[in-house]
Amino acid sequence: MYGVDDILGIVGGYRGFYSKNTVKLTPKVVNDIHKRGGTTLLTSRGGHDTVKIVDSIQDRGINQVYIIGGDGTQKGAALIHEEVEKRGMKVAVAGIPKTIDNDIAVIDKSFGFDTAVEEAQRAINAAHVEVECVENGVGVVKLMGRYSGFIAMHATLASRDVDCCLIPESPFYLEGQGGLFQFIESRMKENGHVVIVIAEGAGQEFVAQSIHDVNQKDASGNRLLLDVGLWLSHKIKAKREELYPIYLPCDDLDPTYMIRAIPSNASDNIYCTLLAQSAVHGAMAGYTGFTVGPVNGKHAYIPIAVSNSLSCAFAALIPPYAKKILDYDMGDCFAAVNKSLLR
Ligand SMILES: Nc1ncnc2c1ncn2[C@@H]1O[C@H](COP(=O)(O)OP(=O)(O)O)[C@@H](O)[C@H]1O
Ligand SMILES: O=P(O)(O)OC[C@H]1O[C@](O)(COP(=O)(O)O)[C@@H](O)[C@@H]1O
Repeated sequence: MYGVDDILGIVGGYRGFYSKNTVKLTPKVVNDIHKRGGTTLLTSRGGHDTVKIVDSIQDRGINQVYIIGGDGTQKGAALIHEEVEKRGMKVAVAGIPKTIDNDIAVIDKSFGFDTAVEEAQRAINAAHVEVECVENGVGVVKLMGRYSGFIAMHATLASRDVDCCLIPESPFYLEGQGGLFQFIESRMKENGHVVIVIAEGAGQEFVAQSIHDVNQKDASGNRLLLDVGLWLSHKIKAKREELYPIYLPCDDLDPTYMIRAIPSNASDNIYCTLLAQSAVHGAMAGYTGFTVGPVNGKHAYIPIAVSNSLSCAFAALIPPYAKKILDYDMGDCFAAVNKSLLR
């Protein structure tokens, strides 16, 4: 449509700008990548060096950069945009929100989230079948979500087989009045089995007390998590041996990489196409420094800085399954993006 023949793929995330060769992306090369899981361009953690990245953009004569990823990636994109502006380069920088965690605050939903929730439901279903087949069965399913419980909460709401969902946004405790053990006991009396979903970032402070330092970080600066699913299963097993005279199995299911590895589903495929086309139309129209995505159901160009400035948490109470940021005023957004016009 725009007559562009020269499209480069940067291999291996941000560090690929300065440490790897690029690959030429043609219609033939990308023809069926939406049918495969993973990423053909490879991904990495860490490696964001703004100066080296922008040097590489300059040296290669790139004039539009499309940056695909989650909240960390969008923060990196904002820095690239700033550096590009500082150097007075005619380069459009566009962010495309892709993360199964759905933790980019301003947009309604990120690409990959629907697929993850759908697959997570399958894991919950498996746990439910298991616990129904034994006496007093407790199933623990650990799902992704380092700082946010969107996948856990949406999979729980969709499956309707879950008795308790634990997310990082909402602290919990085990013992005493209102504790998890008391809840398990009451559900057990009622139902004869219990399914618990726990987001990987929940209860980290408890696991840290029994294992090691909770403050270790990965190369991207994300908190390194301890295995809360395993910890919770052990705790429940120990408690149940105390409560019941016979040993009862407690299953611990961790479907993390099953979920991450599957190809995107139909709704994510359509959504991805829309995001990609919006980003290209935006850059071709002369905008820069924006992230694309739906806000309150309307597709929008959002200044990258705005998309990064809001913290994102699952609002557990009002309304029950919405993000915190639903009343964002898009008028301000458009004004800020317009100021970034290249020509
Ligand atoms: N605050 C930041 N500033 C610049 N780059 C960042 C920042 N946070 C993360 N990044 C970079 O973004 C990339 C992806 O971040 P990561 O947190 O691993 O994944 P995600 O984009 O899914 O959140 C990494 O290369 C990381 O170094
Ligand atoms: O095993 P790794 O590489 O540390 O990745 C785990 C993290 O990746 C995630 O699955 C997020 O992935 P994306 O942001 O790439 O969609 C988190 O839920 C999880 O904390």
